[in-house]
Amino acid sequence: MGFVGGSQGPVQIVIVDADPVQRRIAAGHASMLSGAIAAPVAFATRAEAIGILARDKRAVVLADLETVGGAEALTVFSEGSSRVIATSARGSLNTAVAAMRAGAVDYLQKPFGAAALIERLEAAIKAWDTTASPEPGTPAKVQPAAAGLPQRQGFENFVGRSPAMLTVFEQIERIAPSRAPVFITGESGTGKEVCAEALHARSGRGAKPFIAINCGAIPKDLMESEIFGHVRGAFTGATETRAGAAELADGGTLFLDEIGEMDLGLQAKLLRFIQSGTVQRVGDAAVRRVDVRIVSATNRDPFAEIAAGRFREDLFYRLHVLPIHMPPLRERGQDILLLASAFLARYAAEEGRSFRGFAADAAERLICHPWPGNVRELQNAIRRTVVLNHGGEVTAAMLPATIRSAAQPVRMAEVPGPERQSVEPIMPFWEQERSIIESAVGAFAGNIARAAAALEISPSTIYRKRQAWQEKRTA
Ligand SMILES: Nc1ncnc2c1ncn2[C@@H]1O[C@H](COP(=O)(O)OP(=O)(O)OP(=O)(O)O)[C@@H](O)[C@H]1O
Repeated sequence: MGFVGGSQGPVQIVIVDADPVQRRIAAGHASMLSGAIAAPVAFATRAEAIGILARDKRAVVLADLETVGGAEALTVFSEGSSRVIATSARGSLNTAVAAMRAGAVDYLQKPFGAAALIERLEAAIKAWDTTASPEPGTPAKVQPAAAGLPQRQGFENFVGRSPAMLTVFEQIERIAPSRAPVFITGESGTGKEVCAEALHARSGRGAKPFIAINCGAIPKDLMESEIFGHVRGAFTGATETRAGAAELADGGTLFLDEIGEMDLGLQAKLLRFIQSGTVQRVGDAAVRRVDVRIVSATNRDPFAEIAAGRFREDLFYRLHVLPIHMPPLRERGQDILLLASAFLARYAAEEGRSFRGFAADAAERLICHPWPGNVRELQNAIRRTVVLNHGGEVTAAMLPATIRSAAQPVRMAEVPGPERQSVEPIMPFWEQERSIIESAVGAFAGNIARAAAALEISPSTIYRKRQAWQEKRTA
């Protein structure tokens, strides 16, 4: 192995576990470590993990004994300079002793919570740094990360370091300085507005205004005046002259959220504004030149909207110059626990509670939930958990029912035969459907009509399904 004892380069956390849920949980916990730590990597077999160790200088290997084939198999990791922490769900004192004899620096009984894992990983890293001989003048502790993206916990107001989000951060950095329009797609709650704000902050226009307009929330007949302004007396209720969002954003960024909801007539006016760079207040003959960078977003499929005649194709191609897609939360792996911890810290501080992270059962539920409402749903779930509980370690029982009650996923280790390769945690269809619907109802504070509209189903479908689930429970 390549470790040479210096404090150069980030420490690599390597997880070896055949169970995909355990891999994601451990990677999620490990990604909360601060300091010069590379994004954790996880493998289902010992052979794959050995491959990366040969290339890495400093690594802490979290090895599941059932996966690697027992304590004796640890020597392959520990004979080099990596540090090994053994884990087991079936372990006893004897197992722990055997693991230490085989060179492990520590032993952790499963299931383990975030706090326990982080504590053991930190101890392994710290012991390493104090035994390494630092360069003169280099403090013997974990150094802040080099400026590269992979070591960051997030970017602007984003929390996240999954590969999917690192790609988004790189895109934002690259396109932010341009004046060309940006078109952000992604499901509801994935952070499209956070993305627009990050583009603004990195654009060189950061000192000028960022003006956001939600095209879905403003009544159709007020929308034109919201964007372009009006003069006094232009329509009933226009008691004074007002500049619109486009003028207010002069020199900065105009963010048009839910652009797919904009009325077709207004879409034509928006197109004229983009082509001419001038605005005309409602009821005014004068035209004013403005310099704005337009960022639009939608959670609908823009091509389907064009095909259905609800989105002008010419406008779309004007707006869709620099596309960014926000990945759904379920595709961000370890970011789920990173975000959950950030929200836990934020809301615990706000509510004056002391929470100590997530217990293993809670982490597993968070990792397995499909998060149809994405980051917003996670944020709401953690806020509810903090408000309704007193503190300590968050257990699965403290989580909202929709997240807590989903069926236990199928574990890869429990699936026999060749299917093992391709099986990821799977919940029964009705449970997934229930989770999606109940999350939507929760996101709209119990308003079934609004949840149904967002899901594009009828309210009676929700009532009918709820009735069926109720009968299933009482059967
Ligand atoms: N990566 C992230 N890190 C921290 N907070 C986030 C992240 N992504 C989203 N959020 C938070 O989640 C909430 C929803 O984000 P946002 O409003 O940007 O989503 P959206 O995609 O614009 O949603 P919608 O389509 O419903 O308008 C906000 O409170 C935002 O601050």
